Amino acid sequence: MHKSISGSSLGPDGLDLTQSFFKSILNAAPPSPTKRHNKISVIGAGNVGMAIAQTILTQDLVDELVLVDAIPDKLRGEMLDLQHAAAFLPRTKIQASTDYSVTMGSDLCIVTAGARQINDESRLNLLHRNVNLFKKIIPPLARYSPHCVLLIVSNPVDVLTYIAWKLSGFPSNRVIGSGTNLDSSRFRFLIADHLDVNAQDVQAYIVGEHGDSSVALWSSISVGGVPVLSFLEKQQIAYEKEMLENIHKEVINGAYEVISLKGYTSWAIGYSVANLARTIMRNQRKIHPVSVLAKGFYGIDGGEVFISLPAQLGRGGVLGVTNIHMTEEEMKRLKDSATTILELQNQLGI
Ligand SMILES: NC(=O)C1=CN([C@@H]2O[C@H](COP(=O)(O)OP(=O)(O)OC[C@H]3O[C@@H](n4cnc5c(N)ncnc54)[C@H](O)[C@@H]3O)[C@@H](O)[C@H]2O)C=CC1
Ligand SMILES: CC(=O)C(=O)O
Repeated sequence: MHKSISGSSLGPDGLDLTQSFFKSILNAAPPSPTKRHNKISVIGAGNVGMAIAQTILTQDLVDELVLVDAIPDKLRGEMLDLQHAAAFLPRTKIQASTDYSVTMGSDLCIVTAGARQINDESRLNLLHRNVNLFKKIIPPLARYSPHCVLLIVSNPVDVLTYIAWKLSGFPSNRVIGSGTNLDSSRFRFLIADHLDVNAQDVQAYIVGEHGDSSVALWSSISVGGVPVLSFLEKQQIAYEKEMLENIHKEVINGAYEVISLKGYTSWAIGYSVANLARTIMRNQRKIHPVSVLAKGFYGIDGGEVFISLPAQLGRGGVLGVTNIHMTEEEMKRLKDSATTILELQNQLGI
């Protein structure tokens, strides 16, 4: 007996032992032709890809989870390690290959492959290395899963989402960057910590670039339906603009701090992306701050740029962009953030 790369058991004549073992049951009850086979592929089995994969597995989201990486031994090791947890997880077929044909028919392809930051390096510094990688990754993904939603995580995520859109030829609603879904979670954690409430009760968005020029939408923050700024005023709790700026700075520095301490970030992005995958696969129509084609929204009209805005997501990808209230200053910062990304994009000449 030997194992295929996906780990299923083959007999000496290449007979699939699983098939013959269950023959009578399969004959008695053929699977319903209408049953949908849900499939997610994760490209890049590094720190981030594996955190996403393991969080997705715990959520019972898919029938099949596929891993793709360029390093065969590491890839097979990661696949086996996850398969060995089968007794504790919802049933999911886990496959892995360096060949993109394994991703065929995916509903959602999540791209995490690529270089990551070292110490104080900016995300934007990774651009040229990761653009070259995307030229190899996106075309086969689009070919094997022409109807999938592409969810980009590799950095700099906003520009790479634009590149993925161009390389895939997909409509813009099916190309999304994980964007500031993670920054907004860091923001909600810090606000919750300050007010001693549950982060899930904090509605707060960071928009714009996933990175140094991100914008905190203070004017629309609410906790349990109570607008935070007017709540603080009513309680006669003095707050300084500087204090708010400091919380935002903590959000921006969050990734740098974790990277300087443990070398990379993984758990929060794993939960953040699995949360997006859940909304998309279950067609939940929830609103997430993610990187979308922003041209035409909030006065952003200087070119085709992907930056994070609160967007409603579902099975078809982006269903709409919400009309959230912004002050003039917030709007100006958002436009400046879009300009930062556009200038970088223009240097690429794509
Ligand atoms: N958008 C976000 O919020 C976040 C983005 N990231 C980004 O995610 C990316 C991955 O980070 P880590 O997982 O920590 O890095 P890592 O170095 O642990 O993993 C990268 C993986 O990509 C693989 N890879 C390289 N070339 C490939 C190719 N042609 N095809 C398939 N796989 C290939 C490598 O073999 C490696 O396993 C980085 O760009 C990082 O900056 C990280 C955290 C948060
Ligand atoms: C690395 C990165 O982009 C983050 O953790 O926010």
